[in-house]
Amino acid sequence: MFLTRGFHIVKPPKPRVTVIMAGCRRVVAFPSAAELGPSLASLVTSRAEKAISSRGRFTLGLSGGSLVSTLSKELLALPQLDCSKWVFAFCDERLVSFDDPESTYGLYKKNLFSKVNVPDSGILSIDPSLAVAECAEDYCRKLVHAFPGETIPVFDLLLLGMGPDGHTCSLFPGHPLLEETEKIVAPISDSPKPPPQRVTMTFPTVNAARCVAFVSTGGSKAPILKEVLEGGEGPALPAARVAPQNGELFWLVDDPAAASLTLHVERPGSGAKL
Ligand SMILES: O=C(O)[C@H](O)[C@@H](O)[C@H](O)[C@H](O)COP(=O)(O)O
Repeated sequence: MFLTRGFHIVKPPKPRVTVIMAGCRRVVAFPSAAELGPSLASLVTSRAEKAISSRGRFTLGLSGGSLVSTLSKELLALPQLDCSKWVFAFCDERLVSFDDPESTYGLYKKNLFSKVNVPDSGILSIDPSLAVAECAEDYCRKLVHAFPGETIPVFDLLLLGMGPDGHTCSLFPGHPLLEETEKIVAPISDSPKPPPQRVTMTFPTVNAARCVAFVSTGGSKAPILKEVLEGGEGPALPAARVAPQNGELFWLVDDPAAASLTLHVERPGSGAKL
C-alpha cells in the first residue's frame, strides 16, 4: 500500500528503471502554431467536460513559456467558457514574486484568471514569499489537500512545454531530479535556465496524469523534437521520459517543429477535435 507522508510518497523499494513510452503516443502536427490553437482549446474543453461529468471537477496543470498566451487566447475565444469547476495548478513555477514579469502565475493571472470565472480556491499556486524548500513543501501540501485520498495527484490534464535542451517542467537534462521517485513536487535551486530557484512537479506526478499534452512549435524545436521522439545517442531527455502509465500522451506541434520527424505524424487539419 502507498502512503503519503508530508510531501513524500512512502512506498516499497523497487529497482530504479526508467520506462520510456513506446506506443500510445499521438504526435499531431498543424500547419502553423495559429492553426494548432483551436485544437488545443478543444482538447482542454473535451477533457474538462469528461472530467466534470465523471468527477465533478476538472484538474489542469499549466506550464509557462509560449503556452501562456496560446492557451489564454484560445480559451478566451471560445463562445462559452465556464471555469467554475476547474482547478488550475502549475506543473512548475519560478520562485519570484507574482508581480515579477518572470512569474508564470503572474502571467496567467493577467492573461486568463482575471478574465474567467474561476474561484480563488480553484487556483493552486506556490507561495513565493517562502524559501525554495519550504515553498515546495507548501505547494505539495496544497496538492495533497486538493487530491484527498490520492497517493499521487492524478490530474485530468497537464499541459507541458519543452525547452531547446529537452527540459520540461523544471526537469533539466542530467539533473538529479530526473531520478526523483519519492516527492510529488520538488524544489530546484540550481536551474540552468534562470531564474535558478523553482518548484516543479516530478515524474511520478507527471506520469500519473490522465492526459498529458506537450505544445511545441517553431523550427528551432525541430532537432530536439526529433531527438526526444525518435531517440538519440545519450540518456533519455526529460521530455522523452514523460510517459503516463494509464493516460494519454499528445505532442501538439506545428509543421516547422515536425520537419525532421520520420515517425508517423497525424495531420488532421486546422481546428481538428482531439
Ligand atoms: O519556466 C520556464 O523556463 C518555461 O516555462 C519553460 O520551461 C518553457 O515551458 C519551455 O522553455 C518551452 O517554452 P516555449 O513553448 O515558449 O518554447
